Amino acid sequence: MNTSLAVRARDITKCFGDVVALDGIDLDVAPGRIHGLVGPNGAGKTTLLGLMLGLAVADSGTLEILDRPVGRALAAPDGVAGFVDGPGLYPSLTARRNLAALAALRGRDARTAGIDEVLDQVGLTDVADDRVRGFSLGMRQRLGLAAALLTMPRLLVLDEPTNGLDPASKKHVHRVLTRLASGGTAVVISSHRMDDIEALCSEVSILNTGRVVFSGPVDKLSAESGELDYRLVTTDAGTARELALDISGLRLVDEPAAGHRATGEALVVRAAVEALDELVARLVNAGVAVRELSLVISPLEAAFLALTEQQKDNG
Ligand SMILES: Nc1ncnc2c1ncn2[C@@H]1O[C@H](COP(=O)(O)OP(=O)(O)OP(=O)(O)O)[C@@H](O)[C@H]1O
Repeated sequence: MNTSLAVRARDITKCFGDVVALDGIDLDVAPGRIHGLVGPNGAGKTTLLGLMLGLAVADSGTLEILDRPVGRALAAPDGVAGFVDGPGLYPSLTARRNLAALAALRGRDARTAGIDEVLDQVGLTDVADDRVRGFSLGMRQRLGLAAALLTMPRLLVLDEPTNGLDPASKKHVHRVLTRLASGGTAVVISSHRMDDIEALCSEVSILNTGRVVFSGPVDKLSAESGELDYRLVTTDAGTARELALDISGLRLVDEPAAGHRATGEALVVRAAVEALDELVARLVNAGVAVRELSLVISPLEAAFLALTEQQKDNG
């Protein structure tokens, strides 16, 4: 048995009738890592997270959670907490009473269960005694996270945890998850927000139609992404366009109509970094200033689109 992984999945399959939700999934997540799961709608992310939480069992393959094989029983493995499809909460109870009920279910005394601490960690102290019925989606998400933290998990599994969060709350949640991971907890999250994944995760798995099409460090994905789209604003877009057309390995994307020579307009160029460097050097030589140079989409998003589109093309 492997002793150093929080999640070890091998050749996992899961079908719902004729629908193959997971089709031979391998996944490793080490303790202390924040692992992102991304993929188009229906890729199988929630199904996979549900297996880790013991909400369903795989049809075949092996799943070890915190070094223990997951059996056929529908129960969260010891040391695992989290939620899919939103946290399960009692709307008629206050935030504090929800957490007390959870503590009681686990046989713990509400006075010593650390309820105030987790409410503080997720920034809900001020509304601790308000009924959950009146909570916004973001507040519910944070209370769900507090409930998970209360169990001091060694594996935290969250389906779109930053859904519905405003930017400040999102930062708050990011801090909580990062702190948890630095204490050795493995965190697996799904998200449709690439910026969230990039901000939080050191590693990512891209799922498409129930298969893992990439799994590894986010940096590796960036390094492998090759050509990317850059938005370029210069003091002379016409000259910039002419220079760009002359560089091999660089092309204009959505080139404006011929003869349209505008100053100060943005161009979008697709290039590997070497060709982009060449363009910038030529612009400087020609006396054209670069006012802005930015990625149109991040390397993660580009890889996500490339890998998932590729699969679509291959049928
Ligand atoms: N309980 C179920 N009964 C029938 N089909 C299901 C069930 N759960 C999931 N599926 C199907 O399995 C596939 C994977 O769904 P899943 O919810 O895991 O995808 P997802 O990647 O989480 O999608 P999303 O990004 O939309 O949340 C989909 O085709 C879905 O319709």
